[in-house]
Amino acid sequence: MTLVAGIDSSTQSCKVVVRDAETGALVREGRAPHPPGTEVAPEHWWNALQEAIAGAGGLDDVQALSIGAQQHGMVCLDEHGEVVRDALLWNDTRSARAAADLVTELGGPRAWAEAVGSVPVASFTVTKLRWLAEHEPENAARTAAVCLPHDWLTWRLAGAPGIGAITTDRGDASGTGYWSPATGTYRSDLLKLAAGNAPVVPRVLEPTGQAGEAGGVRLAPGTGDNMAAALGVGALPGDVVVSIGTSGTAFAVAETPSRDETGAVAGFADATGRFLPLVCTLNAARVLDAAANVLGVTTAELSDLALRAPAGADGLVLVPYLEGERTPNLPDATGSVHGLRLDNSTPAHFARAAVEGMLCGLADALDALGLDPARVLLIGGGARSEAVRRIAPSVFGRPVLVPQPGEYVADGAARQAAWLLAGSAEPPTWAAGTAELYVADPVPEVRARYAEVAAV
Ligand SMILES: Nc1ncnc2c1ncn2[C@@H]1O[C@H](COP(=O)(O)OP(=O)(O)O)[C@@H](O)[C@H]1O
Ligand SMILES: O=C(CO)[C@@H](O)[C@H](O)COP(=O)(O)O
Repeated sequence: MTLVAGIDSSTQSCKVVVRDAETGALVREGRAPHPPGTEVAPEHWWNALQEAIAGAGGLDDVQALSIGAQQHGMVCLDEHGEVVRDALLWNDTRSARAAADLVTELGGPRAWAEAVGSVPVASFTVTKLRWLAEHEPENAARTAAVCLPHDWLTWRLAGAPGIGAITTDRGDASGTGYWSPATGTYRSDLLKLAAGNAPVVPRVLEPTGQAGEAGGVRLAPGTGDNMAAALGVGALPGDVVVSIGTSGTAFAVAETPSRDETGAVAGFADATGRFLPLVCTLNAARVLDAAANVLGVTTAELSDLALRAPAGADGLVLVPYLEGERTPNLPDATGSVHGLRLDNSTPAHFARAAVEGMLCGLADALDALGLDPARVLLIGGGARSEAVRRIAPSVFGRPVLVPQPGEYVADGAARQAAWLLAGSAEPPTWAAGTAELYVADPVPEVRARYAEVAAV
């Protein structure tokens, strides 16, 4: 049996799956946590990766591997390849002002959408580089190369062979704000606009390119975690995938590049040579964690409580901007609770309001894509919640297909590694797992009430 490994180095943890390259059957897996915070020393990702690989029984019998990782994070390296400062992650909002300035300087949102398919907000690497130039000029001056989490981890696995050897892929490059999915080229003018100079950026590999080798294991290009999830879940044109991880995302596989000058839809590339229009919220699974924490219950108990309260929680609404928000672009917003009365002051009502509030943000994301999807697939840690699975169709106003719980980012990376071995035109076909369809009557009042209070 030929084995491949897929890695998901996401915000909260690192997961490794080892799969049969031909059938996709799961052979073994491992995981390790990442530290909290929006600013993280990349060495922690490296250590978590080693721990997760060890937990998955090592890589001695693996032929190829690939890394899917959280998008956008700014990893700055000096001329010797040493990390200059802790990485600023996708959910770090300190560069919101820099984002607004950059949008103005290029001539407005339309100019950015035309240049790189996306209007940058604080998540995008390009805005973090501007923040660095303005606030830490010494670190900016030491930055000889800038790359993303998956680029850095892949390069470390290859033995860190000099900053000129760093590679990336189309999917992750499309989240920088200085690479155009439509033309497949860097916009070094935008890199320079943001950073004031032009640090080395990774070479962008084709979907089946090889990033190097680690002890005899071939390294596939890797990609951003959402692009890997699209591959892992086997998303087809016409599907929308909604992922409830640390971030909430709604995305679709597309044949042509997109550009949305409202800034809601990021016009990303995918890991197969196609495109991945995507809407991202900052507040998803951790809204449930926070609500469970407030109530002093587990996430399973939170789910039970939420299902005990009526739809709409008798007027109680939770607006979940606990980390600020990216879509809508409200980096300084905070969460809020509306409509609290004696009769809805119960743990069940609060739990329901938390689930509904988080899902309303995702319903807006889904709508912003402007598609009428054939299927909506729900994945990510938050989709393990029964309350989320049962309430989602009523908030989204359409049935929701929930693939069996799994590590779809790591699975997609594993499929990418198998693709490298196969050298075929399209990724190898792996048997789809089972999925359960959740259907519920739409309750539009829930979103209407949310829209009223979220806009205040
Ligand atoms: N049964 C569950 N109910 C609600 N939330 C859950 C459940 N299982 C996991 N989660 C949450 O999912 C999140 C992790 O999801 P994951 O997709 O792995 O995130 P990421 O990829 O961003 O690290 C955590 O916040 C965790 O608490
Ligand atoms: O910024 C985005 C997408 O643009 C996020 O989706 C990150 O890629 C983090 O993903 P998770 O850790 O939540 O999976």
